[in-house]
Amino acid sequence: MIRLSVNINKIATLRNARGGNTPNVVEAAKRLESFGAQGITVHPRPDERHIRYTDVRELTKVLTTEFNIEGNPNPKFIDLVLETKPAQVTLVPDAVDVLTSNAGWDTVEHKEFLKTVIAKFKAHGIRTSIFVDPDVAMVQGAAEVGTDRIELYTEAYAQGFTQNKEQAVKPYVECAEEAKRLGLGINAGHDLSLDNIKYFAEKIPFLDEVSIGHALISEALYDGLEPVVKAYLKKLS
Ligand SMILES: CC(=O)[C@@H](O)[C@H](O)COP(=O)(O)O
Ligand SMILES: NCC(=O)COP(=O)(O)O
Repeated sequence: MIRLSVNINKIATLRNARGGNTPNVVEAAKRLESFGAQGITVHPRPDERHIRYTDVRELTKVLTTEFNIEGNPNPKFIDLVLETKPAQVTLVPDAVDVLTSNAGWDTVEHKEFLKTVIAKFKAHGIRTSIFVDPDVAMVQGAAEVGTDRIELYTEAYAQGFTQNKEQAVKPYVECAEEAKRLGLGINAGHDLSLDNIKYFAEKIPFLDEVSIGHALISEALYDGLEPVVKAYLKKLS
């Protein structure tokens, strides 16, 4: 079974647009869990433009499913993860000013750094995952730094899917096969959606987990607009 972890960054983005606490990210996370989500993912960024460090602390107190914290392991992030002890930490090499994640780790160039950080998290019982491009050498490098899992960065798959899905998924299947051979767990995420997820899961059925946020929250808006508009009309009739 491939587990679904819902990334709630976008719920925080909406909340932050008004300055209050609507929508409430803790309430949304609890509802997602009650609807069957098997995990909650957050990606606090240094500018806290969506998920804030305080959200992470509040979520830790109430979540009953797998909590996955993603981010660039700068000292502040490392302290937050060690304090909140999620089930999983996913290391993403984000520059501070990026709009969203746009690259995986160079696991060869950053080998010593990754080894140190991963050992630190693992010593505290936190499962580790490293965000990587679909490049076999990067998967092999990930195995060498001692991570438990990799997360395949799926933006290129999502972009290629509409043109040529066989070609788009091919490097991911190769990397997943290599990761499996090396004994790594395999997660995937970024721009996965209701349109492209089924084919990806069929081609890599031994995936452990996908984390999905942007498309899932957008799809929830489309699907939720009808009942909510009808509820308002009923109140006004
Ligand atoms: C690592 C990854 O692909 C996701 O965490 C994605 O970057 C979401 O982050 P934003 O919500 O900030 O776009
Ligand atoms: N790790 C990927 C993630 O959490 C969600 O990415 P996206 O669905 O918001 O692109």
